[in-house]
Amino acid sequence: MTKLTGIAASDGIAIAKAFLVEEPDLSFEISKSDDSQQEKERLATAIADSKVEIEKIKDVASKSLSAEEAQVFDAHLMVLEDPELRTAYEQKIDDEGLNAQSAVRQTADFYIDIFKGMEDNPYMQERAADIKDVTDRLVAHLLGVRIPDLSTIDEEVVVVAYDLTPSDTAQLNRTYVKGFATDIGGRTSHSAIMSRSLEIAAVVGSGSASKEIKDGDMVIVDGLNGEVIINPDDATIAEYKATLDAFLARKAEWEKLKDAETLSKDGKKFELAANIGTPKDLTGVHDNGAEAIGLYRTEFLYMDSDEMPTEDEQFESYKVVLESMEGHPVVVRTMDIGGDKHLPYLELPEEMNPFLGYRAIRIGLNQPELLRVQLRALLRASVYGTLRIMFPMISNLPEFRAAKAIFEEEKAKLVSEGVEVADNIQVGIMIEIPAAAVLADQFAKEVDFFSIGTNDLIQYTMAADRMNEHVSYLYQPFNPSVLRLIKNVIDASHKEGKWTGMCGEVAGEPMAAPLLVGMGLDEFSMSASSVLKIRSLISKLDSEKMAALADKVVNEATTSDEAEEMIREAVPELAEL
Ligand SMILES: C=C(OP(=O)(O)O)C(=O)O
Ligand SMILES: [Mg+2]
Repeated sequence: MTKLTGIAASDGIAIAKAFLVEEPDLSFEISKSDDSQQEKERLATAIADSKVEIEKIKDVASKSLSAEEAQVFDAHLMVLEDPELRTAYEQKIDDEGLNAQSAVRQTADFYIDIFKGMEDNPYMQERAADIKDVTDRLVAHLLGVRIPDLSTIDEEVVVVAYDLTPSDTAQLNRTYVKGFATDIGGRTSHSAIMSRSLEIAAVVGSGSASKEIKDGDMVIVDGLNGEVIINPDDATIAEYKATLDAFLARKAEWEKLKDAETLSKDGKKFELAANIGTPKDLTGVHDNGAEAIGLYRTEFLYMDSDEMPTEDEQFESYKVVLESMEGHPVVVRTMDIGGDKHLPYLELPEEMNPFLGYRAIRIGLNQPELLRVQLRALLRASVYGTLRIMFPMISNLPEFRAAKAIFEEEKAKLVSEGVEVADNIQVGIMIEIPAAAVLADQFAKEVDFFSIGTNDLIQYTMAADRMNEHVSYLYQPFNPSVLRLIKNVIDASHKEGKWTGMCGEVAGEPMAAPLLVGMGLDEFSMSASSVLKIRSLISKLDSEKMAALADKVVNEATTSDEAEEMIREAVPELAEL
């Protein structure tokens, strides 16, 4: 039994067999065979086995992805069964005496090079990616190597990987994937955030899970305490089962507040909202009684697709979300690509510091056609609910003014075309760059609202990469510098009669709730799975007492630890969570 310590990324405890995601080693020497008939038979078997696999993936994917997203697997089947490719493989076997894997690899490389070279034809470039995917699978079969495929998991497992990208995480089926453990990553990396939406236990940044855990090992992922236990003994399993039962009992208590308003003990009202990435997350929003959507990360819509979603496709997704919220506010953030979020079809420059680089609104203002399409789709959808639009990564007022001007232009154009748009759309900004937090008083005169993105605000304030587990100790929500910025933003908005929300992960941290209630944060937006826990906690807090506590912490604490200590002492209820 071995215990690894990492970062608790998503509440819950998973006990299951490990499904190890390893980059398969598909390297081999090109070589010949004396028996071309046998090689052709091996090829035929590999094609048949690959077909069964791709069909299975397609079947699973079609349940969780849109029809269009699942179409990629039809393209794969076509490549797999392409008669021209098959003839080319067989000719290499017959004419050059190559073995099957060598014939497949050489043929594939030939076509991939040609298609990749067609730089002005993105369609053919995509076909190169399809050929690579399909022929890698064929080669894996011919070499007897397993290609791990997250979307085909159909038994209870814990996924173990060096890292999971946001698109890997999107494929996880929560019916079977009970938890995951990764070597790298931080609490606010996007796969960690998604694990909370999926409500599966997760530990990230364990350092070595993927090296120490073998496929099929029994594993406990303790997402409450950030521990991974490999091949636990019976007593340990029993202990963790008991912790899990206690956690589930607390959850059942919180569930009673599903339809309740969020009120502090002395009756002050707060709004508890949820963060979503795609319309698929709406189930979690409703199941957990969120009162609004405080952050719709629309980049996941873009990431889920093989090409830039059209205005109509975007309109449909926004409409679904607005309608499903039945008039409750929906804050939609314009595309926040860059950092750890990439689009296969949008080429971005290689950068030394992607989180400080060409990201979010910087792309939107430099390539305004992308922003315009999105704003038009949003404006058209605005009549289906209460829409609020939010621009990400605003660092100075001219950026906000330029983005707002584009919004006004597109609105005017649609109105002149006779398209109906809502006239009560609030337009606000994320506060995630310290420069904007410091000048919140000036921004507050021009924006309709703020939403504090603590994930980035902390990374930029502390100069600590949110993806890097080596500096995760500097992810300090309670560092007095961060707390002062947050208070400054809330106060500045209130002075101008505006409201402030928080959509970074701190909004769902129990330890932060007393301070945020005390500072008068208007809206808390978090992973849906945290809503009921925070609603329950807020109902036990007195807002006046919390205001005094917040003042004390902001003015007197000199370190993050001191601040946490003051909170723990003043709010014994935290120990019960
Ligand atoms: C909510 C935020 O945005 P994201 O996590 O998508 O960068 C944030 O930075 O806090
Ligand atoms: Mg951010």
